[in-house]
Amino acid sequence: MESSELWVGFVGAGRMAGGLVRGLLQAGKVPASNILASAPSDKNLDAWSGLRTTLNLEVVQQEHPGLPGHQTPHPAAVLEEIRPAVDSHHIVVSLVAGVTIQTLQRLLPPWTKVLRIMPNLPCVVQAGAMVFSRGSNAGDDEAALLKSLLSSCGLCEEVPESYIDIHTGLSGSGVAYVYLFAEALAEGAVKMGMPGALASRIAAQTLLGAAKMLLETGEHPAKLRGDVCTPGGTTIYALHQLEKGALRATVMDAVEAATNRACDMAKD
Ligand SMILES: NC(=O)C1=CN([C@@H]2O[C@H](COP(=O)(O)OP(=O)(O)OC[C@H]3O[C@@H](n4cnc5c(N)ncnc54)[C@H](O)[C@@H]3O)[C@@H](O)[C@H]2O)C=CC1
Ligand SMILES: O=C(O)[C@@H]1CCC=N1
Repeated sequence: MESSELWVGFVGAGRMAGGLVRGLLQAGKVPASNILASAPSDKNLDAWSGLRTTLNLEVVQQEHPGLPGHQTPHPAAVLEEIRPAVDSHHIVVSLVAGVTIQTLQRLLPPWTKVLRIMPNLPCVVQAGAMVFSRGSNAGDDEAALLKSLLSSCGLCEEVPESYIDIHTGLSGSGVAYVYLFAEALAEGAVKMGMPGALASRIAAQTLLGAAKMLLETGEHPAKLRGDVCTPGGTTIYALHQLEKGALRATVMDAVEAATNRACDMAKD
């Protein structure tokens, strides 16, 4: 499908939808004129200036085939609202944490093509990490279309649905743990006398460089960590402190807590 024929609608104009839109626009995947978003009131739509914004139902009632992306904290109410307008041209994509494909399919007409994704916020800078799974009516064409769109916002892989909550704990939420770590790194440097802005920039570049090496070398992180440790040098003294603070176990607990919360949200 030509990008000019594709319409992308977001039910809910929040931060994650905004992130995906910025990624898609930067990659030139969809023209701004074909993007539509809705919100319960105008007050949330300021950040969407230049894009068309409207009411929930209208996002789905556009005349062209579309790809409504659905993202809101109230999935059942919203799905009930848009249900009458969903037709066989639509591909309904949910990015709501914890809401299963089974729930989406139950709340939409039985033939609806449903895809479930879990993105993360770095989609804004086209460095996101995303996974998706397909519902029973979504075929290879729908999966390929979604993958081609999302790949413009970063890494995108199809996975069994059971991995989606885990990805939420690892990466959807994981971005926040990394920011916390970046903040802590910079604050350590500030404590030792470096100006905050410089410390923040260096912390960010340190994370970027470490992540790039991890991806590009394909090495296990333990190997790369070992390469930094000069015997008797600075790093091993610092790592000893981090181990005493149980950094590794705490981060594992964090991933587990977020994954379990995503599973629990399916029952809310
Ligand atoms: N923020 C993130 O990094 C990520 C968020 N998500 C998912 O994205 C969804 C939204 O999260 P955020 O963007 O963080 O929240 P947000 O609070 O920025 O956005 C939610 C948006 O939904 C709108 N909304 C609420 N009720 C609505 C309704 N009845 N009809 C239409 N719009 C309605 C709100 O006005 C708001 O703009 C959640 O389901 C979350 O699980 C997924 C991955 C990452
Ligand atoms: O905090 C949340 O629930 C959402 C899902 C992943 C990131 N933000």
